Amino acid sequence: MNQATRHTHPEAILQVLQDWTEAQWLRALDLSFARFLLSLEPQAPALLPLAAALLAHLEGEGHTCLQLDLFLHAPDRFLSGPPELITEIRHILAAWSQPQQWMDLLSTCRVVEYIDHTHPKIQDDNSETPLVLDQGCLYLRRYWRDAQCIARTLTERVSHRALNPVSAETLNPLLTQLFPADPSGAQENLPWQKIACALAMRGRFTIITGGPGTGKTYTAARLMALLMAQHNSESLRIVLAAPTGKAAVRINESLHNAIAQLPPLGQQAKDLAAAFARIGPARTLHNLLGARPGTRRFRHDRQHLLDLDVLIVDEASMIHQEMMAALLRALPEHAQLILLGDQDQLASVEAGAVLADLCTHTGSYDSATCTWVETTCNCTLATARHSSNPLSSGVVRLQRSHRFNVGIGALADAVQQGQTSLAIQTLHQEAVLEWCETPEVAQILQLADSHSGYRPLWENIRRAGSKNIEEHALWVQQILEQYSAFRLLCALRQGPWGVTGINQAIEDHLQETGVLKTQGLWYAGRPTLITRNDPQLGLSNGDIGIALPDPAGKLRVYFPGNDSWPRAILPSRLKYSESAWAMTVHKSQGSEFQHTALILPAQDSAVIRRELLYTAITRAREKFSLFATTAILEQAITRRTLRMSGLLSALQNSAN
Ligand SMILES: Nc1ncnc2c1ncn2[C@@H]1O[C@H](COP(=O)(O)OP(=O)(O)OP(=O)(O)O)[C@@H](O)[C@H]1O
Repeated sequence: MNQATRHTHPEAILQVLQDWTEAQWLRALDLSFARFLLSLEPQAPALLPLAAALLAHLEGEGHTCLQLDLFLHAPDRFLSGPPELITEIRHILAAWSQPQQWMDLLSTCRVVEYIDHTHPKIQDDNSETPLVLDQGCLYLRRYWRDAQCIARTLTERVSHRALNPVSAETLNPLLTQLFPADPSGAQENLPWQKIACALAMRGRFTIITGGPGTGKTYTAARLMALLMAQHNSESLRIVLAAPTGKAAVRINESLHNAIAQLPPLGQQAKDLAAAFARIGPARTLHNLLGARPGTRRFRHDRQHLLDLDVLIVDEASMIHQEMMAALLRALPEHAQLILLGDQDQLASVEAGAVLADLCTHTGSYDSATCTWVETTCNCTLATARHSSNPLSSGVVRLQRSHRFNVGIGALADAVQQGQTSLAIQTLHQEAVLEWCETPEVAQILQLADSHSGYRPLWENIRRAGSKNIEEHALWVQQILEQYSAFRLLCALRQGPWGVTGINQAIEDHLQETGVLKTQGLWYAGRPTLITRNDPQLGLSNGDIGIALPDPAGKLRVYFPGNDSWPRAILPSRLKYSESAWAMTVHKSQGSEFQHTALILPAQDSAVIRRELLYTAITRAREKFSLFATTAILEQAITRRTLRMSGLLSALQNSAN
């Protein structure tokens, strides 16, 4: 078959897709989807199976649609694979290199619904075409439906006021009390935390974004106090949630600390502690929505709304598009939704980059919002005539870090802004930053076996616990805390520089040096990462425990528990777990360590990106070590995640 025939016959394209599947570049699922569409429409143009397979493949890479102009302009930005395969794809795509060609060909297909905005019709939610073509984006239908739902619901929410709005006169003194001027004078140009509270008290949708330590939780605690002071705190139903179990535990801890430091707020002061206690701990979004095992459905939906008035969700950068849509469907119309998160962190594992999309082109406020801020916060925001993001007036970016060590903060800023030479200079200058530019596994082991690594933990584990139950619990608690002080993070899972290689190297080192006896899967001291949710045991994917002897000498895995009393589980009951001396940056999201070390591989890989580096750096509280060559570091800072998503254009559309 000559090349021209290969490009114009659907069957021939299927053969090419088959070859790519055998080369393990496409998933079998991607090929099946292309075949399925062709079986529904055998006369379709050859572009259809190609577009379908690429779309399905890109969904697996985190994109929620195929943005024709972006993709066709530079397909290499979105496709990673062996060079010869990418060349072949480029060659085939050359036959359809113009977005208009795709629009013309695909809009004639019966399996594609073309949304014509010049002749809008009532959208038919029951339309069954598997693909949708909308504003130059090709979607799998469910992703299109979710993007529409998010855009429509949030645009409505941001324009609605809270059900029982507080007056500016009442709010102003309360905000002054909660956010006094910094006596050191180290103020931002605008009091963003105070502004965030003022906006969240007024509206039904607010995003409070900002890097680590910028006070998102600090602000959320004050917001909760304001809500309780304003409403009848006994009947106001505030719910806290997070995308993962670990993030839920963390928001509980940090809110608890923030609440303990709250100044008394008017007459309600004495009731606040009791009111906070009534709210109960944060839940995972899956649990809140009532996930139905084995399905994509939830118990709560449009017909079965959540029973709450205010929902605060932390670590919102981890929420994927499908989850956000499910959450919005289940949220009662009157409820106030507040999302907390860092838009610069890694996007969700599953498709979408919702928080980053929602925070695009923000920082400008309509005149009503500016007036509200002026009367409640006594400060002036610049009024924007027009923002291309209708949510702009509901988004506040906190800017000043209150926690960071200055050196770590400077490095995170340089990376986030893509300033490679500044990042390199900072790495050389700051005492809290350590950079090994010619990494070898021996150096990683040396760090792990040092006092700023795992050495204090290993020594304590060797000491073995007491037979006295209370002393033993204290020892376990101490070990869990020591383990949390240091962490090795890897960009990759597999290979000598990945999680599996580094974990193995550490276990071999422990065995060889005799520090711990690490034969077999289970040994005393093994940090254990749970890799699947286990509702029966009450464990979530991402939870970490440590295997240690119990007071009777029997090995158990201890997990941090409530009331500082660790929970013990028999190793044999943990079916899905792995060692966790090293973990991926993805798994570390939502956690912080005094000392964090990041290991980047010697060979470049598509996963090494700016967001990954930024996320790893911002896990460190006091010290950050980097194992990476200059070339890989430069690559990491330069390469950005670009997820194709139609959410922003759906938002703009829903505002018109
Ligand atoms: N305005 C402020 N004045 C004084 N201390 C503050 C202020 N804002 C935040 N802090 C302190 O800074 C630290 C970090 O704040 P917080 O935990 O709220 O940040 P965060 O943005 O939620 O961080 P993360 O992203 O890591 O969850 C806390 O100890 C908090 O008490």
